[in-house]
Amino acid sequence: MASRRFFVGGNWKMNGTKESVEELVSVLNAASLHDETDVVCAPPSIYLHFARSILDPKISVAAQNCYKTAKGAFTGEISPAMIRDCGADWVILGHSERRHVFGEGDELTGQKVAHALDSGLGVIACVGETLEEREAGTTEEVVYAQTQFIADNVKDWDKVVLAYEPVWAIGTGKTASPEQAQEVHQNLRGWFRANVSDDVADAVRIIYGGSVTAANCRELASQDDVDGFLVGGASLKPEFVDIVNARA
Ligand SMILES: O=C(CO)COP(=O)(O)O
Repeated sequence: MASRRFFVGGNWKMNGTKESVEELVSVLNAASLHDETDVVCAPPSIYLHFARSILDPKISVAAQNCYKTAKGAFTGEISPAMIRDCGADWVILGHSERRHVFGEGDELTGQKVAHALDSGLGVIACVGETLEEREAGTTEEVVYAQTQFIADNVKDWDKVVLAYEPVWAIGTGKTASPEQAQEVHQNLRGWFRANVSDDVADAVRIIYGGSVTAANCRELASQDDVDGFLVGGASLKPEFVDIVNARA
């Protein structure tokens, strides 16, 4: 197994207040987080600057979404330039809630990936199948197609982490089993080998998201092709520290 740095992101989604952000940040700042793990917190955009200003610098900050251009008449949107201006280094793109709640497709997601990377942000790019797609046996077809749209817009893979988040496992308490996660991650790595390069296949971090908790993270983290997590609900709680340290 190539040595890939473990990567754990906390996607706070549309949760929190200034007070709860302060409380969570004080827990994270005081915690002993494994040195060999990249830790990234993704607060709602309105708290990006605030979270960045109080988080320990060893914890990175991500936005949860952005638009595909630097500025202009796009009411309600934020740009990668603004995210960087708030001190954040990463953006989550293609999250299933953007795809399924807000109807954002592969093409727009790809354009956002290209612009975010051009603007100097790192990208956590998300893919994942719905329950119907899994039951129809099309998981690989779906995640390969989503990954292709992302790959078409990436020149430098060092700045990209791929998050496999099966839609049926997000916020449902139904985690993919370690074997199910490993199977898709291994297949995705094979896709990179066949369609991008051996070097990228060996180096790209493929992280898992979907009902990750302190109780299930260690077994998932022990899988060869699981290089970290994108955590929703549990990232709002002190147990996020245990998930960060799942490989420690
Ligand atoms: O969507 C997710 C992270 O981006 C996962 O959310 P949950 O951990 O709440 O299932």
